[in-house]
Amino acid sequence: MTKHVLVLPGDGIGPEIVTEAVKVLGTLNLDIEIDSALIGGAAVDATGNPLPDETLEKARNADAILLGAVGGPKWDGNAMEQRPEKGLLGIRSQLELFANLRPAILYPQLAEASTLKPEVVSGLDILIVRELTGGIYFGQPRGIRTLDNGEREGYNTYVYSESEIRRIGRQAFEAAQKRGKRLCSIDKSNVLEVTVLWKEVMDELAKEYPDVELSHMLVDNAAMQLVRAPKQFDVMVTGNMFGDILSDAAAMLTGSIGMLPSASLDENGKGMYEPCHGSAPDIAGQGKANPLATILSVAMMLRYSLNEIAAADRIEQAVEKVLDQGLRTADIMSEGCKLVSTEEMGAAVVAAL
Ligand SMILES: NC(=O)c1ccc[n+]([C@@H]2O[C@H](COP(=O)([O-])OP(=O)(O)OC[C@H]3O[C@@H](n4cnc5c(N)ncnc54)[C@H](O)[C@@H]3O)[C@@H](O)[C@H]2O)c1
Ligand SMILES: CC(C)[C@H](C(=O)O)[C@@H](O)C(=O)O
Ligand SMILES: [Mg+2]
Repeated sequence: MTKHVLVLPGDGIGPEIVTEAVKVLGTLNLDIEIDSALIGGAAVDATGNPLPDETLEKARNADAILLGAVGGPKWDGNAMEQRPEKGLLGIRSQLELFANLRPAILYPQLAEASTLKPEVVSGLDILIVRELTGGIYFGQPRGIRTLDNGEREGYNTYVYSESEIRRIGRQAFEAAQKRGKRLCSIDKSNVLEVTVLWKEVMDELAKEYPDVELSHMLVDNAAMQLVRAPKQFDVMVTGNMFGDILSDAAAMLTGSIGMLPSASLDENGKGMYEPCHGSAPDIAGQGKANPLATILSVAMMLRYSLNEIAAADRIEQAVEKVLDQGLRTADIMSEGCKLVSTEEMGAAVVAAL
């Protein structure tokens, strides 16, 4: 049966990297129909809304979604509701894509591109499971208000219900069961009640997964441990904001944020797939962006939502092959390698397939 993939290129480098990822998808000769729609700043410019109804409707009807990136300085002064990022948060929330899987894997060919010493990162393979539709990103009340003394005050609410914690916890325990059977839950339970509850729920869940070893770590220490000795981690589970920050830090261990794919899944495995990085306005339109995070996101899409495991494996092997060939975009360039553009990197993956 034909599967339907909705492509949301977005802003900045989004369209450039998505173009290459779509070429890769098209090379596989699968029964997939591709449609596209507007999101983010591109949608604000065209419709005034970062998540037009038509985009949401198409996303609901698709079997999977591939997103580039949203945002950029052009829209930074917009009111919150008209910021490109609202489109991204809106689609995640509307589709209940609560489970964000961010694997940080160091390809051996990129050992030199990592910011850490080879012995600290060689063989690195960790999975960050980030809660994506709750926490301080979505808590109410929120806003900027004027106090009686005339001073303004900004406020957000960090809130998680037990059921929200439980459903992301289950995803993380199940992921750990399929991997190294170790799960580290990251919190700030020395200060924030919401994460005291987080920790309690993770401990309750641990009883249902006796084959997984659960540990807890405070988020500040976790940030330090990630850059000190990242291989101590197998699966990490954490809330929306901590996961956002820790996954960018983990990205550099793999050489570049341009290498980190992600899957955002709902309860039934429907998903949106996107690189972890943003729209990179500083390099947009210059052919410098690394498309591999987006191409690897396509592999995750084939694996998690489209049940095309062999095709997913093929993409990952093709990426290894182009790295073996010494092809590098600027962000992962090292001595003796060949510098290539976004388009050349995409073409090389297609050729390797
Ligand atoms: N998922 C998303 O759509 C997403 C994620 C993060 C940030 N953003 C948005 O993107 C805009 C820019 O944010 P930022 O600059 O803080 O983060 P960013 O991730 O866009 O860029 C950070 C740095 O990493 C580099 N970089 C990112 N992706 C790269 C790639 N594929 N290849 C090579 N280099 C790459 C950039 O050039 C930049 O120097 C903001 O509007 C932000 O809100 C969107
Ligand atoms: C653009 C922004 C809303 C987004 C987030 O914070 O979730 C991004 O940083 C990400 O990591 O996907
Ligand atoms: Mg982020």
